[in-house]
Amino acid sequence: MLELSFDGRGFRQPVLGAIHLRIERGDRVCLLGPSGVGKTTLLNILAGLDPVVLPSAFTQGSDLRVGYLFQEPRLLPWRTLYQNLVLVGAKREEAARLLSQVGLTGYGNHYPDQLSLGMARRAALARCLAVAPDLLLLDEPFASLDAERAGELQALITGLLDQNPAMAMVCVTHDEADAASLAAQRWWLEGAPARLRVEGGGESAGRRSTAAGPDSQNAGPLWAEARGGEGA
Ligand SMILES: Nc1ncnc2c1ncn2[C@@H]1O[C@H](COP(=O)(O)OP(=O)(O)OP(=O)(O)O)[C@@H](O)[C@H]1O
Repeated sequence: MLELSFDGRGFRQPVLGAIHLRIERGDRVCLLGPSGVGKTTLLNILAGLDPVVLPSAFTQGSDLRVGYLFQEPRLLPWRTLYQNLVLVGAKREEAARLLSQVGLTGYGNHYPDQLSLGMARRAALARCLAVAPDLLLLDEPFASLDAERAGELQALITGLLDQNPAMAMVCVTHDEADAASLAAQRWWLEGAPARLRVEGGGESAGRRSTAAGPDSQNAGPLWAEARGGEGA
């Protein structure tokens, strides 16, 4: 579904090293790594938002529909929730259905600053779903929520993933328990510049993705298995 290769990404210093990765339909991946290693940078690249990593880096999937739940909800504060959803293409009835799907029935005429952080994040999730994404990107969706709200959001996301089996997901988290409950696969970003290491998943999980730098010794077993399966 998506295949991406680039030689690296830095700002003042190199952040990401050379990365090659592939995502298939229905893949569920959690992206882990220390603070500042480059997780959000990689999500931005996957979303096609990075001005340095050009569309030509995508050998496959540059035209996918992407839903991106940013760390901050980034709803337009001068628009109601309905208007925020309509702005990305939802019809009014569809917007109401999406809000109800994320537990915000009756909040369509509210403005984002009338919501708690957890509610705003759910509204932003509804906006992601409004584009019927092929790929859902989640950047630390449970950060700054209390345990109860985080648990609710996790259950909501798990339900949405179950309802949309073809939708792929990459979720940044610092929490291994979240990773275990959401995704069959883990991608670890490590080092400076960071390299991607894959752990878990594979065909046995019914979903597959691969990731590695040019030196495949840095890669986990899945990469070796997937390459072997392709006759590489
Ligand atoms: N637009 C930018 N301009 C300058 N430096 C940036 C920019 N975006 C990211 N960086 C730097 O790149 C590095 C990686 O940042 P990134 O946000 O991708 O890390 P992260 O792994 O998502 O961190 P965290 O877990 O703390 O959110 C950091 O050192 C950050 O300061």
